[in-house]
Amino acid sequence: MAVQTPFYFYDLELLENTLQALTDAVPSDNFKVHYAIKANAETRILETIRKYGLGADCVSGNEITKALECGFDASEIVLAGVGKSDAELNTAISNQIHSINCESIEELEVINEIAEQNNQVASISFRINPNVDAKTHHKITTGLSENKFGIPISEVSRAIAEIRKMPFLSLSGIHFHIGSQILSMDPFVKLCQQVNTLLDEIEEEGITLEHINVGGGLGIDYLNPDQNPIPDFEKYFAVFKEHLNLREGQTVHFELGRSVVAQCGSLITKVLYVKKGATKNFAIVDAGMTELIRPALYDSYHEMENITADPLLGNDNYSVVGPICESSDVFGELEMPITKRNDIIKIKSAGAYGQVLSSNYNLRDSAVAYYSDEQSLNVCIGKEQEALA
Ligand SMILES: Cc1ncc(COP(=O)(O)O)c(C=O)c1O
Ligand SMILES: N[C@@H](CCCC[NH3+])C(=O)O
Repeated sequence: MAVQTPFYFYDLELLENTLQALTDAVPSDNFKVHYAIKANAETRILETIRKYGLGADCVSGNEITKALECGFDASEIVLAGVGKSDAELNTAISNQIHSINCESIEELEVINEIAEQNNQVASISFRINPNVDAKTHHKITTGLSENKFGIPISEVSRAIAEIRKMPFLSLSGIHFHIGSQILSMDPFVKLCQQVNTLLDEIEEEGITLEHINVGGGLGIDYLNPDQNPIPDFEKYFAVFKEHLNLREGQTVHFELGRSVVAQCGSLITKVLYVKKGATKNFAIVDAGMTELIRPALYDSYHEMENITADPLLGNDNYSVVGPICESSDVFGELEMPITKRNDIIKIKSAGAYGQVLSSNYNLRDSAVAYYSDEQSLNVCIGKEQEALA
């Protein structure tokens, strides 16, 4: 069958290998991983992740509904978000999810009211802004004082005083998330130190928490996706095992997104034109920032490969650009084999924050997905270098 480009291609074998590596690396029963659905909310991806026993970290009412539809148990779903609507809180409370990560003292009052309307006691974690620099791209840093997320660490005592007055809320944990695409373990060590100090303070208030949620953020190797497709989960979990001073019976929660799904997805696109510009060659492809916005939004690097070129023809330099009427619609500049109309380019490491961030700008069609085990896809992109159509 001829497959229309552009499309997302998901390698389910790599996804399963990644999930296996992750589950094997979990050091003890009190470490529980919730998958951050915002990274990729495709049904087949969620169902595969669910098979490995991960919970779900959601940031909207619709993500909660999707998680439930894909088989995640409400008791394994958490909700964060700096601006949850009343309807979203109602979805969380009426489904009795594991915990709502509350991001402000102002929000506590609203959750208390909605819990009362549901005649329930809602389980709350405080999302705390620890003022730890994740040393990642500034647009995906979330744990600095200047960021909008969480309750300032200096306000925690006041938050505790407030929650004590609210009969329909029960404080079960604390939550942090310092940012995304973090490759050095140092910020996570600093986070652990902040958590330990705070645990002492909270204990002095006579409160023992059930869980400490340290968020997600583990990065992937965008530079060498083929050589290094699975992140070092062992090294990551070891940081928390070594540096967190947990109390008896406490559970550590993680909310990993990118590290689970980024490498299993690629964006497959066809070359429409190769144009000689005044200063460079443009390979104009049929995917654009509407399918993958990361390069335009964060100057992100994604490795690209012309999977149909004839390597014997030699190489040239190209700026690979999309058809969208924005100058930032550029996937990158690279040297690749001589490229011609109808060649197929694979844009790698696109499984996280790729398809979910796609848009219909310029009234483009919605991005579609194919999976490595689908009969309809009679070529396995990247494994057999065959033309699609
Ligand atoms: C609250 C929260 N948890 C988890 C994640 C997932 O992060 P990552 O995909 O970097 O693991 C995010 C996104 O950065 C987030 O905002
Ligand atoms: N969308 C970002 C990550 C945001 C993480 C969500 N807080 C990216 O592609 O890198």
